[in-house]
Amino acid sequence: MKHYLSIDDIDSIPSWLSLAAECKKAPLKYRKLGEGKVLGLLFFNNSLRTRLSTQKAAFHLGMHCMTMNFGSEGWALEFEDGTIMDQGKAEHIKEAAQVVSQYCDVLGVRAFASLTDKEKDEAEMVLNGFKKYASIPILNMESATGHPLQAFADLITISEHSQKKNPKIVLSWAPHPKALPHAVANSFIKMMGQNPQFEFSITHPMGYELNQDLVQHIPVSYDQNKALKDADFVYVKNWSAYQPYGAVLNNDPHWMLTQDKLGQAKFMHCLPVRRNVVVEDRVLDGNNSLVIQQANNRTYAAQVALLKILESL
Ligand SMILES: NCCC[C@H](NC(=O)CCC(=O)O)C(=O)O
Ligand SMILES: NC(=O)OP(=O)(O)O
Repeated sequence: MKHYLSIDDIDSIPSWLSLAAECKKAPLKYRKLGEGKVLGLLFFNNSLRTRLSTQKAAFHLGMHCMTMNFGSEGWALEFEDGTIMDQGKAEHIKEAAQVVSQYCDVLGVRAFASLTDKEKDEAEMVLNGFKKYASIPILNMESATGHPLQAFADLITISEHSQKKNPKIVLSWAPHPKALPHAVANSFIKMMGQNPQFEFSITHPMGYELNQDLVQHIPVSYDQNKALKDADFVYVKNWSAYQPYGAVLNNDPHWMLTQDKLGQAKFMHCLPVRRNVVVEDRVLDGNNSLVIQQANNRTYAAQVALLKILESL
C-alpha cells in the first residue's frame, strides 16, 4: 500500500512526468483501474482546484468519489492520546479514521497549518493521524508542511513550457494581507531542488527565511530585482514568517510582482491569488501567465498519484 504524503513518495520523477503526459493525452486510458473503488476526500479547509481536479482525476480512473467538508460538517476531532473529551471535541481520530477506512479505498486529506502551534504543524498532526489509524492509502491534498500535488503539477507545467534544458526558476515572496502557510513554497523548493538541471533560487524580504532543512544550499537573495533578472519562470507565493512562526513581519507593496519585474519570464502561482496585492493585473492577464495551465495540470498530477496508489492496492 502506497501513500502520497510528500514528493518523497515519487519513485521516479521522469516516469511520473511521462505518465502525466500519457494521461493528459488519453485521460480515460486507465478507467478500468479504479472500477468499484471509492475515493474519500476530507477537507478541513477551503478549496476550488484541489477538490475539483482530484474528483476529475478519480472520474478518469473509474473511481467513485465521496467528498466532505470536514472542517464545517464533520465532528470536531481529538488527536491527542488519553484526553478526557469533556470539551468541544466530539470524536477521536482513532475511531474516525477506522470508520472512514471501511467506506473508502483511498483517502485524500486537506489540513492546513495552524500557524500557531509549530510543533503540531511540523508533526503533521492531522495527516499523520489519518495515516496512523486508517488502514487505507492517504493522499495529501495540502497539509501543514507540504502540497505535493501542487508541486508535481508545477513541475509538469515547467516541463511543458521550458524552452531550455537549464531554465532559470525563481521563487519570489509577495505581500498578502493574511498569514499564509509554508506548504506550497516548501514542496516547490523540494521539487526544484531535486532537479539539478534547474538554475533555482529564492527571493524574499529579510525575516521570511523558510525552513533551513528544506532550503539547504539553494541561493537566497533579499534583492528581488536582482534575483528576477533573466529568469525564465517566476513562481510567486506569499508565506508568513517561519521564525517567529506564523508572523506577518512586512507587507511591503514593492514586493508585488509587476510586468516590469517579470520581463519575458513566465509567471506561475498556485492560485487563489489576490490581484494587485500579490501580482498586478497586467501579469495575470498577459500572455506569459501560466496559472490556468498549472490549475489544469492539477488533474493529471492527481491522476498519476491516484494511479500509483491504485496499482499498489
Ligand atoms: N492551496 C493553495 C493555497 C492555499 C493557501 N492560500 C490561502 O489560504 C489564501 C487565502 C486568501 O487569500 O485569503 C496557502 O497559501 O497555502
Ligand atoms: N492551488 C490549490 O491548491 O488551490 P485550492 O486551494 O483552490 O485547492
